[in-house]
Amino acid sequence: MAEGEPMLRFANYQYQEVFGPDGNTPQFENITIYNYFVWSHYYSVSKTYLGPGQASFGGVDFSHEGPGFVTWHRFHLLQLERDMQASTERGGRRKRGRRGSLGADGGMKDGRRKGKEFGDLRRREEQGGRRTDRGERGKCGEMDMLGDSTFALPYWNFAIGGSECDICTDDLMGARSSFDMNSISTNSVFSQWRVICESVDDYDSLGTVCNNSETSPIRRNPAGNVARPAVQRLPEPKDVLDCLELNTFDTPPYYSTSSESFRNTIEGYSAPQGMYDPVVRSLHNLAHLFLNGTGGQTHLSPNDPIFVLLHTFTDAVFDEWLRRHAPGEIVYPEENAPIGHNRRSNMVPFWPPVTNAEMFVAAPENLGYSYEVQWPAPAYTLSEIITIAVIAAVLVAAVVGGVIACAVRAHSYRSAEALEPLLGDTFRRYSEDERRLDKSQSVV
Ligand SMILES: O=C(O)c1cc2cc(O)c(O)cc2[nH]1
Repeated sequence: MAEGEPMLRFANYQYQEVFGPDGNTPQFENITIYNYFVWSHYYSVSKTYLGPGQASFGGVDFSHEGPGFVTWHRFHLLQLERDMQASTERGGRRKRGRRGSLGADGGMKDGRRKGKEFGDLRRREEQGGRRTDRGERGKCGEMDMLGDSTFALPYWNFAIGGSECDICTDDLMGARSSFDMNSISTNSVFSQWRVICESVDDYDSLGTVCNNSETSPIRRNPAGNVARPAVQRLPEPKDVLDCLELNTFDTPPYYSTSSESFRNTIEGYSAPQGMYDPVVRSLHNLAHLFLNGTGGQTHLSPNDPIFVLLHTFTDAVFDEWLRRHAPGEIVYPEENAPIGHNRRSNMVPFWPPVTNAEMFVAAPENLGYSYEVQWPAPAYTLSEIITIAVIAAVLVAAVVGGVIACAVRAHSYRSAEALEPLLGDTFRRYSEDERRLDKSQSVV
């Protein structure tokens, strides 16, 4: 890349126009790091335009409803994290990042600090960015972001049950506005965080591609979907534990209808114990729908930065599953998964190409980051409960038996003591008789 060219660019055109009017001038635009993050998710789920007068084809989703759900979102986050770490210093060794909690479940201090930096992301970009001096910023390799290769994205443990979004406060991801249930409070840095890729109907019907224009502020109304009570609550801690116990990574048809699939369960189309049920939404999907706004619509959801934290936690569960089950890439389907979701498929639209298999590895050993998560203590199985109950019953019986034995012994001891004065009298009488006898003998 020549000096002066922007670091991050995205294609704003359909295939036919992407090489420009002369067929030799690729049509790219500059974009901020965060908007690129939003755009790549939008692109991965967007329908394929089939031409005027034809309905766009919506049967392809490169990032959801297939085994690639976990690997695609893992790379999506990793790319954001690396872009945020960037500095003008070249050639520095990448250090390990620890992804800490932003919520109330521990690791708070670390996560909060990182969250603040995270909240500064778009502002920092804008200060040195294209809106103020268009074309000046972004020489290749000169993208000065945090300049900290240890920076790690925080996570939000959304599996806390209840109907409170614990990180929706003004010092974290933004409280609810007092004036509008669906907006973020003006005291939050996110209150005027604007959405791109909102005109989804135009993209589908007119064949335009999301062009990076920012429109309305993000909307969020946690637990506010009164028409759908089932998504007014967050997942429970036990849901995560149940999901982690599933042994099989994915099952045919490797889709949102898969049963007994870890992937479909963490994605949230199955009950947490693994059974597919068309009306169920759990874990990741439930957390999205709970947010009830920008973060609940697939083509828009990363516009709400809470998306990042929801997905780091989803990725933490995936990493814990990899650690517990140590599966090897062999369990990742090689074929018969939806397009883009097979083991060796490149994940769309990332460039340079990266395959699903490359992200199907334990993060601490292979990808340079790890999670600080306190997983809830595992629940006992029925047979464990029965064993514990039997042992407890035997112990109780032994203790009760022991107590009864002691009581009986004490009782017989007391009874014996009660007899003792009689014996004492007898003994006294005999000894007095003996003494009297002795005296009479001595007189004699
Ligand atoms: O309806 C769902 O299950 C649903 C909504 C939603 C939004 C989103 O951004 C996702 O990534 C997934 C998702 N699922």
